Amino acid sequence: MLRRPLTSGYTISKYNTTSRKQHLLQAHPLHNSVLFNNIPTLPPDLPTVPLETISLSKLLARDAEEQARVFDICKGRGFFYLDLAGSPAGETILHGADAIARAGERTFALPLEEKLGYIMGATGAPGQPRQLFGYKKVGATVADKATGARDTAEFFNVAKDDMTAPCSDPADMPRRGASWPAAILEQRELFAGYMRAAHSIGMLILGLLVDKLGVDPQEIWNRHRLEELAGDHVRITRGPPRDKEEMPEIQTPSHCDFGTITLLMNWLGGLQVWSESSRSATLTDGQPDVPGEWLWVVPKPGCAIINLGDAAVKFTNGVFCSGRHRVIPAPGPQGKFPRYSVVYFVRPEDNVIMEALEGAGIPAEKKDFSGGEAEEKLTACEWIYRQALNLGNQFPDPK
Ligand SMILES: O=C(O)CCC(=O)C(=O)O
Ligand SMILES: [Fe+2]
Repeated sequence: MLRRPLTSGYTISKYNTTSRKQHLLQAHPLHNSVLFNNIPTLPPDLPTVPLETISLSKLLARDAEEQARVFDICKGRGFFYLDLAGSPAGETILHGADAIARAGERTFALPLEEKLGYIMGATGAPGQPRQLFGYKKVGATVADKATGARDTAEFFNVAKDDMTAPCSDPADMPRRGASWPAAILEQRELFAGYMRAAHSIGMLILGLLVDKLGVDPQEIWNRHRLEELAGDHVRITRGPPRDKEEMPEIQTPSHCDFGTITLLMNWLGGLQVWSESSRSATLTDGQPDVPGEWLWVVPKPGCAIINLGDAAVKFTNGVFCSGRHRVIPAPGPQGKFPRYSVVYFVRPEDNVIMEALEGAGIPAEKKDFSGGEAEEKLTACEWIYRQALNLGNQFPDPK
């Protein structure tokens, strides 16, 4: 049975028009899926963050007032809702996120042994930075150094390069040396369309942001060409239902995203942002570097959540901010459901040198975002790998 998702009036049957896809979806009935059922409301007394809502349609129409609002937000917290209504790219995200979450649901339902066959970071040459694609099992990272508690969510990172590569035979496809589960491969067109839309939205926002700093938007677009190899991926995350009401049970530990800009779709509460902007792009202990408190981000129907990552801080020498955030299960009745999110991470191309752009609005003096170490000129590939190691990720020996 195909049910109506929460984010819009779209149904799966409208999105997937071919009978073959219909058959595939029906062959894998989804049980206990919260995505397509009525979601209970969050408790009313939670400390929430009042994020602003920006209209994608207005940004596409180059609305000056809307552009100015995005600029101000990105100099501050670096997090906002993006209303996706009224444009093809926005509709692709709104509709595609539900279908991608379903592909994730089928993937996570595989036996653990099979999922470990796709383990994240297993591909790559010895001594070279690993590609962060594939499966991360529950508990792979320490979420709380004081107690040793581990993270409780699993996720699957699906590489943009493999899904959007111009070839139809999956055997020609793995530009990234990774292989993909059937539930993902069968939906390659869905992933490709979603990735192109998310990437284009990222480019629209980054272009207008750097333009306001006196940088030709082409400078940022040339560092993020869709057809070039990059760490871009869709991440599908599944967090389990809350076990104990009084425990935080960290699904995704405190972090700032590594890349340039992130487009996030989620359905249940659980995401929290640190109340104060964090100015440090790289934190070795992964904890907030300014006093504050965790505030809940309430999912807003019809909207994505956009946030900047550390690469945007680096490119602008600290003018823009990457917001610190984490995920714990929602309190109250929402916490009884598994929690899914679908994220697109825009990352600089692998070979881009991570250094500040030049522009009237970008301070020229060198700033050290690496916690006191001498500033090295690293490629994006190496830089992101180091960020991942700093967050406590461990990787298996390369295959
Ligand atoms: O699941 C969410 O809502 C956020 C996930 C996240 O922050 C991440 O994967 O980087
Ligand atoms: Fe994140």
